[in-house]
Amino acid sequence: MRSFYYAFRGLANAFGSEFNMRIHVVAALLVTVAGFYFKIAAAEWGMIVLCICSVIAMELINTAIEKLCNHVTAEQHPAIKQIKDIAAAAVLVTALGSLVVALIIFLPKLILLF
Ligand SMILES: Nc1ncnc2c1ncn2[C@@H]1O[C@H](COP(=O)(O)OP(=O)(O)OP(=O)(O)O)[C@@H](O)[C@H]1O
Repeated sequence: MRSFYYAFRGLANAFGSEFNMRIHVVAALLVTVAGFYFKIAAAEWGMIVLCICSVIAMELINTAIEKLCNHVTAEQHPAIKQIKDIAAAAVLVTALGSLVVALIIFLPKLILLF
């Protein structure tokens, strides 16, 4: 039970301190509203939920790695740069994959509107 408390505290901490996390949440809310508006199918909801959770989970891991790096050293170091850039790339890959999924689901429905 306590580990749930610690995990939720970590979630609140990341949401409170990370600007990128707020962008992900806004994007997730917009996609959810679009999902209800277009009455997407259960399988499509499944893909959307998986994408939203993957991006937020990846951003949480990226935030944890960034904080660990900053704790290890305040100095500039090529290894820290490489580690931070690779962790950021993981978020980028997940976000781009999610964008493709959103386009596959919503683009045909959007085209039908016009
Ligand atoms: N200690 C460091 N040594 C070398 N490069 C770093 C270091 N910290 C960040 N960088 C690099 O600087 C660039 C900008 O990083 P970022 O936008 O994350 O800002 P930051 O201030 O360094 O990070 P933070 O979000 O932890 O404040 C990235 O390429 C990152 O890898």
